[in-house]
Amino acid sequence: MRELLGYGRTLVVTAVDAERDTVLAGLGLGSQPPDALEAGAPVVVVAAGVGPAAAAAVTAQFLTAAVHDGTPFDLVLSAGIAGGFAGRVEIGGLAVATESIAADLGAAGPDGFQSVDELGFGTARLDADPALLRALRLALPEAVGGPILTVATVTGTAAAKETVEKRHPDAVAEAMEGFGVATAARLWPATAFGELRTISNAVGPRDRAAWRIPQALETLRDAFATLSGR
Ligand SMILES: O=C(O)c1cccc(C(=O)CC[C@H]2O[C@@H](n3cnc4c(=O)[nH]cnc43)[C@H](O)[C@@H]2O)c1
Repeated sequence: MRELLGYGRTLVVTAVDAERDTVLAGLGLGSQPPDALEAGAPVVVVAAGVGPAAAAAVTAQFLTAAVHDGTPFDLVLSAGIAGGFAGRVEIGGLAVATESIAADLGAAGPDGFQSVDELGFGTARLDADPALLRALRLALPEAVGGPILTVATVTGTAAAKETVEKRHPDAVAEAMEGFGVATAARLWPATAFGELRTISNAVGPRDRAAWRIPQALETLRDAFATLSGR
């Protein structure tokens, strides 16, 4: 297995097994030995679970274990399927995050929503590593770049979508893990962070039957095949 984009060692964090297996297929790996982390495999792909908390916990565990083993990760990617904002990225399309934003991290009150930034409690926005972002956009020119939102609850009504779009007019997609992975990556400043998503559905009124998961997974597989130079 070759390095990804010239980075020495890479951790790819997905939410569910289907996404992990798709990334592995794109990399030309049918499966991964259970000791891939400890054995120092150049690319490790893990399904951490759905949501920012699981993503942060598992990413921190893997990054820390690798440092203690003397084989730290140089790159960590949050990857998987996502909802796309209509008109910005199409179903089956590819999105790359310029930043990952915890869109529902804050306080709701009579005057509306305030992010943790506005409340003075830190930040809900974490940038992708600039050099990594350049490399991703060069390797995947078809990818739409912009902020990707992380939510703990999928946006599932027209009213909620309108609210989110007003708050984040330039967001291209919404998923549930990127900000969690980025938060863990910040613990290890030498590890570059990025988020890559393929679009299974449009953000808006929830209609699970309309999700085009196979199409999104195909794009995810192709993106990782490209990144691995296959
Ligand atoms: O049922 C399947 O075969 C299957 C295969 C791959 C992935 C799934 C998921 O349900 C993944 C959940 C994952 O998807 C992200 N996601 C997708 N669309 C949205 C959205 O509109 N808003 C927020 N998140 C979305 C999210 O990151 C979840 O973790 C099923």
